[in-house]
Amino acid sequence: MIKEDVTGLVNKGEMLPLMEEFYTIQGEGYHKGTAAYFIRVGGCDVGCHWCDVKESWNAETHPPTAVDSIVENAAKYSDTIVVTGGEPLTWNMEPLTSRLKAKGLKIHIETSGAYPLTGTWDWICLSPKKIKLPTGDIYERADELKVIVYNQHDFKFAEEQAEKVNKDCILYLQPEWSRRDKMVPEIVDFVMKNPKWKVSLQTHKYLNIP
Ligand SMILES: C[S@@+](CC[C@H](N)C(=O)[O-])C[C@H]1O[C@@H](n2cnc3c(N)ncnc32)[C@H](O)[C@@H]1O
Ligand SMILES: Nc1nc2[nH]cc(C(=O)O)c2c(=O)[nH]1
Ligand code: SF4
Ligand SMILES: [Mg+2]
Repeated sequence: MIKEDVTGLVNKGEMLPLMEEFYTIQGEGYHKGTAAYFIRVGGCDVGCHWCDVKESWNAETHPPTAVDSIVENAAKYSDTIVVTGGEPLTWNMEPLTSRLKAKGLKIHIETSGAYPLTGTWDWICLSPKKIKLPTGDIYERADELKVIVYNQHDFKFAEEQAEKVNKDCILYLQPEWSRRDKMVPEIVDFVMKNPKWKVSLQTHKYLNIP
């Protein structure tokens, strides 16, 4: 296919820069412990300095892949699909999610919310970032809010973000991985004092799975 055609299909969300796909256990948040197939889409310009998948950022380094083939493959593994990245909302998620839905799969997203919400989702995990705040109606639509705690200021940020979400949204604080020894005791203390919050850990990293 010629380059312009590929670009056109990526712009429509009919093709996506696919970084990796893997069947694993959801490690984080409300669905932790549940087997799921992960689709990691490349491309993110948010720039979190502690991001644990910086290799995802440059979309050019990930092959444009037809969503039909992504869906065909995913359906073989699991009835629960987690779309992550990179920042999946960089792209139009409508073609991917409508075809996953047509297969009867449950579709979850991990997103910073930095770009408008596209696609149809059974579960939305919103992990807002100070450097590029969520946009549009995602606060109303989020099922869980997962704030990463790197330092003390992140507790204040978490409370500000919690003011914006819908009343059913489940609130999580997750330690930034490299700072976990320092921040876990602070998170534990905070959650005991503010029990509307829950702790989320990156349990897959303790299990040594993807
Ligand atoms: C890599 S991001 C991809 C999805 C989307 N860009 C986002 O940030 O939500 C997946 C999840 O991992 C979290 N995360 C990334 N790096 C982390 C780290 N070093 N420690 C803890 N959580 C991290 C993000 O906040 C997000 O909830
Ligand atoms: N097992 C596992 N669970 C996860 N939950 C969110 C992840 C992500 O990178 O979006 C992730 C991941 O990378 N692996
Ligand atoms: S928004 Fe997500 S993928 Fe992008 S830099 Fe931050 S954690 Fe990494
Ligand atoms: Mg991860």
